Amino acid sequence: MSLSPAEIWDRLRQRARQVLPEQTYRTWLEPTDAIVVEGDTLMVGAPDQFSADWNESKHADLLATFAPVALGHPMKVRFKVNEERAGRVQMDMFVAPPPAPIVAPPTKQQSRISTPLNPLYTFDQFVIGKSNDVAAAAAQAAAQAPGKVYNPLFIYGETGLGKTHLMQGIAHEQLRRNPALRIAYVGTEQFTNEFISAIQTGQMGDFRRRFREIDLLLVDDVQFLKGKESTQEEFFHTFNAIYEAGRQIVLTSDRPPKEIPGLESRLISRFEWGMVANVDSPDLEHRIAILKKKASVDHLELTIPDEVIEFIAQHVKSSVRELEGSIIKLLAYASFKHREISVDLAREALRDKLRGANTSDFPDVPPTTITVATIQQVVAREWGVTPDGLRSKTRTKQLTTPRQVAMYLCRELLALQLVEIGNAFGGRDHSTVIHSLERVAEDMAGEAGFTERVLKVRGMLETLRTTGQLGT
Ligand SMILES: Nc1ncnc2c1ncn2[C@@H]1O[C@H](COP(=O)(O)OP(=O)(O)OP(=O)(O)O)[C@@H](O)[C@H]1O
Repeated sequence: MSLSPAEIWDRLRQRARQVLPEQTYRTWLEPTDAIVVEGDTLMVGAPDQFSADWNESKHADLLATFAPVALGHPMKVRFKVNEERAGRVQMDMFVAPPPAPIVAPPTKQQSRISTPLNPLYTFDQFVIGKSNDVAAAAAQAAAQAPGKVYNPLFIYGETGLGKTHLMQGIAHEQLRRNPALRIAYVGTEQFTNEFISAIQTGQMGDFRRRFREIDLLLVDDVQFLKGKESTQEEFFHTFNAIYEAGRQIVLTSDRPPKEIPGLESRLISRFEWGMVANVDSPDLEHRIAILKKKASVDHLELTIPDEVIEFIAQHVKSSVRELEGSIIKLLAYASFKHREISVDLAREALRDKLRGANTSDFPDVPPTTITVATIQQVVAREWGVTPDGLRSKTRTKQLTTPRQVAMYLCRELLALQLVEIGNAFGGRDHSTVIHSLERVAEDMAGEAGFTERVLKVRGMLETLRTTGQLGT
């Protein structure tokens, strides 16, 4: 009887569920589906690239170790993005796509433009608070009455506070109303580079058409215009052409127009013609609201408890981007450590980010790098054998069990490749290592006493890594 891909995946995944923490299972493996079996490989679809990569690096080999017992034969597992479900937002909320290139104006054949905007930078994903309410209101007004009320809209503020998000929110809203809209979204450096290359290749005509025959111009980081005289000259004419045609211009910068050094006064005055709006750092309540919004969009409300959200919001104050980065780091850390997300875990995971926070929440203890030798020593001590014994060829039960446990912990804590583990344990081959990992996973699923012992050693090593002290 041959199993369908879905049945195979179910068997492997259920075994993984027995050994992985529930939260890890739910975050990474539950939102996946079997796609197809190709030869000896099961292809599994993840909802986005981040989770595909994460599962591939963290869980694919482990899942394969279950195959001989669960299926009766070996089976490799590979992850890729499930195109059918790619629309679903999972980790993408926290991972910005690569910078978008300029949107080309439509050709005769192309009446609809596919924009390279970040799909997550919409108004409904933007959390409004005291620090950004004026800018958000201006952006919404510019989206509703483009070229009329606030033209240009100039949004300034420090890095990671939502300027690009608001700017793209305008584009999304306008595209929603008119999908045929011609939009150019570009960073100032990219504008400069394209300008230089147009001069070099003698294609200024094309360049001008691309930037002037559009309905909405979005330019990020105009502070980089400073000191670039001919780019400023070209930008001035681009601005005028679009402005005079009654079309909307949106600009962002890290400071207000007047404070951009080396910016021509005619540009300064044009940038101030419409609305200059600031985005500032969010206060505590606003930070909590932003984190909750991101967690809910990403279906992580159950995974990240409220007190953890509050803990992060209290300690990460520099920018919204940093808040998002903290969540990514925490999720990754929890998955790697196979632990539930808690305030204690957040304190450990974010220690580096928060080291400068000068708070008693983060006692300054030196972390230690754990190596294979450390794992061998600690395991050997627990089982009353020697590290040399673990590396030897001897296959008595007294040595085999701790050796398998040490291999398992090398995989779990150091994420070593199978071949690296084999080399570190007396040159054992790949299949012996797989068998060892599988054996430990199985015994952990079935024997409470054994599991407790493995987890105790693991806890000691984790304490050593984060505090520099060997926990007991
Ligand atoms: N008020 C907010 N609500 C929801 N998400 C926000 C908010 N402010 C910022 N973000 C998110 O923070 C991240 C950084 O925002 P963004 O890229 O817009 O910052 P920026 O001010 O343009 O930074 P830079 O100057 O470095 O380009 C984005 O993922 C954005 O979605």
